[in-house]
Amino acid sequence: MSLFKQYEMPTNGEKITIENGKLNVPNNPIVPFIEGDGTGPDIWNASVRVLDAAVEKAYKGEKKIAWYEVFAGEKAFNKYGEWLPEDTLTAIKEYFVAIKGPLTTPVGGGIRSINVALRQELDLYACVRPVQYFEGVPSPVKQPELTDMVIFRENTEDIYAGIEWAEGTEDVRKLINFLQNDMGVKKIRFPETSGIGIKPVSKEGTSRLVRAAIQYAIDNKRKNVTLVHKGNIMKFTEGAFKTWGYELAEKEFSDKVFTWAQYDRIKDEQGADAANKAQADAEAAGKIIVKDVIADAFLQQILLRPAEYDVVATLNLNGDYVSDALAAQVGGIGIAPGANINYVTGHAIFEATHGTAPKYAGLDKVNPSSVILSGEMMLRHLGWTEAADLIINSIEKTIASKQVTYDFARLMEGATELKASEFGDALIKNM
Ligand SMILES: NC(=O)C1=CN([C@@H]2O[C@H](COP(=O)(O)OP(=O)(O)OC[C@H]3O[C@@H](n4cnc5c(N)ncnc54)[C@H](OP(=O)(O)O)[C@@H]3O)[C@@H](O)[C@H]2O)C=CC1
Ligand SMILES: O=C(O)CCC(=O)C(=O)O
Ligand SMILES: [Mg+2]
Repeated sequence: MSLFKQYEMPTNGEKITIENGKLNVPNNPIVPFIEGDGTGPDIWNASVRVLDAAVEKAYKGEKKIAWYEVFAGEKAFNKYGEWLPEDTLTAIKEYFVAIKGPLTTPVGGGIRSINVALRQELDLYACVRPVQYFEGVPSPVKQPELTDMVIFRENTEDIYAGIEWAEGTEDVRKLINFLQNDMGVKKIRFPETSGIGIKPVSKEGTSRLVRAAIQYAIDNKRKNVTLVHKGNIMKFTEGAFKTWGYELAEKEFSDKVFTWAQYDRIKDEQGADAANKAQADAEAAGKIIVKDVIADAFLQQILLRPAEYDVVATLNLNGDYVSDALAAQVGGIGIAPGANINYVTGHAIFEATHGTAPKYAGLDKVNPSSVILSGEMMLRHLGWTEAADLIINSIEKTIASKQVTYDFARLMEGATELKASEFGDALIKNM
């Protein structure tokens, strides 16, 4: 019997399964993909060839991904009259690991983000966005190689939960009346003409995100985890994120971390010298330093002292801003990959940091590296590290030979500008 209401079942491949929290990956796993809107099809066409070529080269035909197209966004709407068909969610739940191109979200009205909906519906609570520099990529900073961070952005809460009411509606009037009359709120500056958005941030949501960030730091021998928040202003959401983050770190990783909350307690009780010594001892013992910084200061710190930051754990909106800002330091969102992961259920969707770049749609022009590197993360997640390594090596080699897409070519001397598909060809040739 079919799993799906509208889609045909995949005709090739086997299911990935999960056992004791570990993925069981067959040699021909079914992997659902969403092509994406705007530049999505151009990017996907280049990317899928590169991913297949890396797997073929690494495993000589022994392993091969059985791609299975599922639909979301404009293509889904045109085909099924729905922006996010239930079958797409069913497929990703069933097959565990998926990859997607960017999807359009209108500003100020219309449908809510399908990208955000996918993360919420599948509870993919960690948006993991590594920021690394490839030699030769044009960058606006003097030492781009000092930027080497992995962002863990909370993906299911915060102002992104989509709890908001438009100005002038009956609902917003009801809410404002409730806030003013029942809750004693006196600070809505223009109550007659306000829209209202609500920002839920929970202890559970914070804990699982910070847990994932610290575990990643341990597994990948990183030196520190920074909690980025605006807790001085939003005390019970962003401030609580910081408090709960430190609590989690000390409770669950007591022998592996040293936190700035511990530092402050030692300083209060025994003075600054003792606190500095405790931190130095912890560093010498290879413990991960868990620290925090207020979000606006963080945005200047990443330009001035990027080497001091390693793994970053932050809330949804901060993570969105920080990931594009950090991407710029290493060449832009054209080369910034990502993954949306639930570390408990094993579900994951890999996707670029950038959007649909609509002005370039259909021109075969934009940089496919973000989706290719998201695919590289996916291969590593599947345990296919040899194929993933081939992609990294080939990107390094291709950029070093100055064969790049328009975004890099316009900033490099002596570069050959390639189309998206040609850049894919060059990566395959250089593998
Ligand atoms: N996860 C997702 O699917 C996301 C979807 N979106 C959606 O995408 C749509 C467009 O958003 P917008 O704000 O314009 O942001 P985009 O990321 O789509 O594009 C902004 C600019 O970034 C550069 N850029 C983006 N992608 C690439 C690429 N692959 N290669 C090279 N340069 C690139 C281009 O800069 P330049 O013009 O200077 O060359 C482009 O004009 C919106 O509907 C938005 O909601 C946005 C972000 C994420
Ligand atoms: O969903 C969208 O349209 C934008 C999402 C976004 O900017 C992001 O995930 O980085
Ligand atoms: Mg974004």
